[in-house]
Amino acid sequence: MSFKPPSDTKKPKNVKVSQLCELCHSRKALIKRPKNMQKICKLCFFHVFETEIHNTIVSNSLFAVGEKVAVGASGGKDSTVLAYVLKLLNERYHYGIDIVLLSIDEGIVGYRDDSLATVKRNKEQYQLPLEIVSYRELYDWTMDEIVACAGVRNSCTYCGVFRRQALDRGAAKLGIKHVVTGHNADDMAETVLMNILRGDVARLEKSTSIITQSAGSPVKRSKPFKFSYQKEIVLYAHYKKLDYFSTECTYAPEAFRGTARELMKNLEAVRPSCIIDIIQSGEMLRLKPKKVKKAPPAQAADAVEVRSDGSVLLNRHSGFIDGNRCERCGYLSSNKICKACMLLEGLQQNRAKILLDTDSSIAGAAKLTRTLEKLTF
Ligand SMILES: Nc1ncnc2c1ncn2[C@@H]1O[C@H](COP(=O)(O)OP(=O)(O)OP(=O)(O)O)[C@@H](O)[C@H]1O
Repeated sequence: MSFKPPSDTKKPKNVKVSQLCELCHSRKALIKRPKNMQKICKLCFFHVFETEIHNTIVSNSLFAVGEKVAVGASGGKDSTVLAYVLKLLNERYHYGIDIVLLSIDEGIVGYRDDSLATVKRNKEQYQLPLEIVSYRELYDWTMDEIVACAGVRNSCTYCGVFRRQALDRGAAKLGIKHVVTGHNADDMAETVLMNILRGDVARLEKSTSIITQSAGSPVKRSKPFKFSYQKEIVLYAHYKKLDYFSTECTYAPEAFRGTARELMKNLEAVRPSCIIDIIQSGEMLRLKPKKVKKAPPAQAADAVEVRSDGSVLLNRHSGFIDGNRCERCGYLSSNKICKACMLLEGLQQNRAKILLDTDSSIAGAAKLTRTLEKLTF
């Protein structure tokens, strides 16, 4: 689809030709596009940004008429812009989808409570229904409690696994089979780089997919911002004066992702197109077909293994069963016990360990701190 600059009859006076928008050649350029350094006006920026997202949606057939779609709404810039643009494009191009905001309350005081207040305002501003699902109601733990028990080091692992499942469960509760998230081109390029740097070929193959669906889950995920640059999303939110929450999560970001992010930013500074180039390189990589593994001996079937991320693998040879239900929580899982329940089992064991140890000579917070320091995950 070719780009048509929005028409405007007013031409600015006293503006040199070199200062005019490179797309419409009639208004003054205000923005240097981070994606290609083109100097354009505000109206052309809005139009080109929205049109690229529309083209991504159409060329990947992301939506079907009559489909109910949940926007994973965190209150941050990406998902706020996503909710706004999706509503606008749905009306402009008649996608015929029903949009709902779906928020997960991880239970992080001073962070998620404030960002959820933003989503509640967005609900009114965009006139979209909102559903909030909390870790407390699903898992009986909040992220603050998890960090107090397991430390901050693995917090992203817990949060990632629980949030993925919570979004699925929230969508299922609403009868929705499609969740869109605000993951953007920078996030995707960063993930490709990270997987290359740590040789994680299994994840590398999936990291550039615009649509993903876990085995056993009825809910698919998609990323309409696959080709949208982080800097352009921020510019769009700024010029459209959108109401979003901009504080970073209280708990440290995943260390290695932080390193990959830094590397990406440095590369982008030298060559802005490298974000798209890395995504395209990731798409071209094809893996060799996997070898089929032999079945393990029967006596090893009930072994319990505590993994480095704190989860407990209750039955390491449980097999991969599609459309199966988790034996613990009953939610759909491709394994006998879902990943969230494995992590919960590890947390329960450590909570029990802390409670058992509280009788001895050292008392109070110091005792708890020592116990926490001794725990290994
Ligand atoms: N608590 C949440 N509730 C609902 N969806 C979420 C939540 N946290 C993250 N998401 C979804 O996952 C996407 C990626 O989240 P992540 O925290 O990795 O990135 P982000 O760049 O900070 O996103 P955002 O700016 O939207 O907060 C978000 O854009 C959003 O769609």
